[in-house]
Amino acid sequence: MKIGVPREIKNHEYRVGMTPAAVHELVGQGHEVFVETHAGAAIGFSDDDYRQAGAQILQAAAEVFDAVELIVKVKEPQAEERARLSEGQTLFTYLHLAPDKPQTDDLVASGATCIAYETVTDRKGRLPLLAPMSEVAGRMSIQAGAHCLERSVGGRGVLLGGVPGVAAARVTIVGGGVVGQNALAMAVGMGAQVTVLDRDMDVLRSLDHLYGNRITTLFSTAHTLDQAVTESDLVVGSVLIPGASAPKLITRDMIRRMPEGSVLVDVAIDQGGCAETSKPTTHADPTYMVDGVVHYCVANMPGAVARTSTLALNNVTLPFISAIANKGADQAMTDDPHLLAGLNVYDGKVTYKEVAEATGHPYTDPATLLGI
Ligand SMILES: NC(=O)C1=CN([C@@H]2O[C@H](COP(=O)(O)OP(=O)(O)OC[C@H]3O[C@@H](n4cnc5c(N)ncnc54)[C@H](O)[C@@H]3O)[C@@H](O)[C@H]2O)C=CC1
Ligand SMILES: CC(=O)C(=O)O
Ligand SMILES: [Mg+2]
Repeated sequence: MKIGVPREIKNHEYRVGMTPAAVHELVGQGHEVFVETHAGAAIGFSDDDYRQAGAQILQAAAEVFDAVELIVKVKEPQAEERARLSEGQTLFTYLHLAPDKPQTDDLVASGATCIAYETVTDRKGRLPLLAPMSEVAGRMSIQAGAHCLERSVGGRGVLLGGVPGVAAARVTIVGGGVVGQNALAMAVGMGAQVTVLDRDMDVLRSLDHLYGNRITTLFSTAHTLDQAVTESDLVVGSVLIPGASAPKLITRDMIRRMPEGSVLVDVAIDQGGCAETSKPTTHADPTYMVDGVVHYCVANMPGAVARTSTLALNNVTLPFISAIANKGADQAMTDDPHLLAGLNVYDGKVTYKEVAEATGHPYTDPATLLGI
């Protein structure tokens, strides 16, 4: 199969869809890989590295899109990339369609097969292609939050761990999944006083088992959330209902009652954000203020540590890229219900229920479409 890797064009996005090592593996399986020039240059993967791995280097994104059947990216296609997609092509990348109707409309119009990393599942019902980036973003959320708490960026001038004789900062993590657990490990490591809320008692039990009375776990209700958020120096938003727009759990009124200079890092912003006051920002201009609260809502946080993130992402995407290339997308999805769970748009139809509901498109069952 002909596989294309365009250079990412989202603001300050330095990750790349395939490393030279991944290219080497696919070429070894008999496939042709076309990489846009400088696609990995920012993180130390030169065009020569890709050539040595067996790729052909093309000079423009348009050439890559025109040459291939399978496009492997990192971030959701931007408008100019969407315009280049065509019927018969497969797009394999993060999509986050529920809060993004314009993108959904364009992908439907393209006729392409669009498989979203973030809804591919595994045998335990987890999201294996989201997990490594959630690990990165969860860890980053605390360093971003700690920075935002500095007075010069609008924060209240609080050090997460405090010092002897001065209390540590209070950190609330809303959602104890992969982002939440990684944020928790960093926050505890930095000496903060941490509360985690979740609606899944098994999540809370396992965190209690791991950290004991070093942390507080709370079952998430409007009441417990209100109390924890409004008493916090730093809130990390890390809830997820797979594929769906994030629930707006943190209200404008809660934000108003947070201390002046406190911080919200809304990691769930890629699914629309879990605060009423959240809107996506970029690494170029990551924060804004609402009612005295610093909001950090960068939708591609792992792009800042793009080398680590690219390597971590390729570790998990490579087997799926191989399966699609070796069998074709339809057969690969027919053989693997977990890859099929990633199918969001196929042949002009929305095939993921939560995306259809959020964007007003009719839902079509993917298994029926593929004749499974
Ligand atoms: N901004 C960025 O750059 C990145 C954003 N993300 C996003 O972070 C979010 C979280 O991802 P993961 O941790 O991997 O998901 P996850 O599925 O591992 O964890 C989500 C948790 O939220 C909990 N939850 C659901 N409803 C809740 C409620 N009402 N109250 C409290 N908890 C609730 C679930 O029980 C689950 O434990 C996703 O939207 C993901 O796409 C992930 C990576 C990078
Ligand atoms: C998951 C996601 O949105 C990211 O890695 O950028
Ligand atoms: Mg206030």
